Amino acid sequence: MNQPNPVLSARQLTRRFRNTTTVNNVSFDIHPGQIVALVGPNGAGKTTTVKMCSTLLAPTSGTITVCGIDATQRRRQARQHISIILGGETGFYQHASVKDNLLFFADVAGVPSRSRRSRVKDALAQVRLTDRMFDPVGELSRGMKQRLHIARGLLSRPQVLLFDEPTNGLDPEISVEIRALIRELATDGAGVLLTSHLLTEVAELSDTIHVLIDGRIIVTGGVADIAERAGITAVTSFTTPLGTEPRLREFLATLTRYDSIAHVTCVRMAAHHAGLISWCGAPTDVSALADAVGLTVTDVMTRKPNLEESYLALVGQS
Ligand SMILES: Nc1ncnc2c1ncn2[C@@H]1O[C@H](COP(=O)(O)OP(=O)(O)OP(=O)(O)O)[C@@H](O)[C@H]1O
Repeated sequence: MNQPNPVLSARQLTRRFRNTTTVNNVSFDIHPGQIVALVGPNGAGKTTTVKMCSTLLAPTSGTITVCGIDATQRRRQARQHISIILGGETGFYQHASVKDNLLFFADVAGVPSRSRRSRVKDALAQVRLTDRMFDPVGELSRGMKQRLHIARGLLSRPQVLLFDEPTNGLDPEISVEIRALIRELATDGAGVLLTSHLLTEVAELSDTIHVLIDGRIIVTGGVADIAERAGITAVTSFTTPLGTEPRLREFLATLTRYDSIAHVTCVRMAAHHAGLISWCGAPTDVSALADAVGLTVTDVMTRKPNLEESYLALVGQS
């Protein structure tokens, strides 16, 4: 089956600020229904990339095509198909109602006056805020305000949705709600680009992950691709009882001899020590290795590396 045309296509995007190249030759596509994530350390160029995709910031070179429109040449036309969802406590008239705020922003977004009411109604239904439409925005909870930001972004019926840290500062239960909403919007056909420092969020939501370091995409794919690029084959977790520190230290020291081990971490928990071994070769029997130094390890489990473990290994190497 042929894949549909991308709703956004970035090609060799580069952005320089004075003498610094913040985004360097970045290319990617977003297809309808696809959630694409940009992850990377602070200052890697994620927000700059999102801003260029939103047309808020012009690239120094490279192109962005949105629904077949060259967004660098025909910014206004391209913008009709994109929404950037910023979130936060501000951005609305706090004393005006939810509905009046959205009617105003529908006008700003260029929605024809005859369609405004139905667009507001539909956007409120999509984010499940219909029952709060007559309330002042200032009376909404943090999570409702976040949903209102998303409703505002939906007024123009965009095919591309850009989220920069969509759950930043939100309670865990509100974050779950926002993630479910982002997934629904993609299922309904929008192409989504998101940035997030929450790697569990990225792993849960994204179809494709781009790891950006120093302005360059260094790996693209899923968790397994990132683990492979980082050279991490598996992870073994284990616990040891408190009071075993000398033996545990001895054990960890012996592990540095093994070429198949990339990294060892051990933290003191309330009732035990929790250890984690990242393998870069074939995993070995950790219980046997521990036995050899007279240490008893329990809860030994070897599994595939998760996004956080793979990413940290990758970023640590760069
Ligand atoms: N308008 C600007 N003028 C000068 N430098 C800028 C400008 N905007 C961004 N930068 C610089 O570009 C670099 C990348 O910033 P950007 O916000 O894109 O990174 P990021 O990956 O989103 O980081 P974070 O995870 O901290 O949000 C930073 O060093 C930043 O200071």
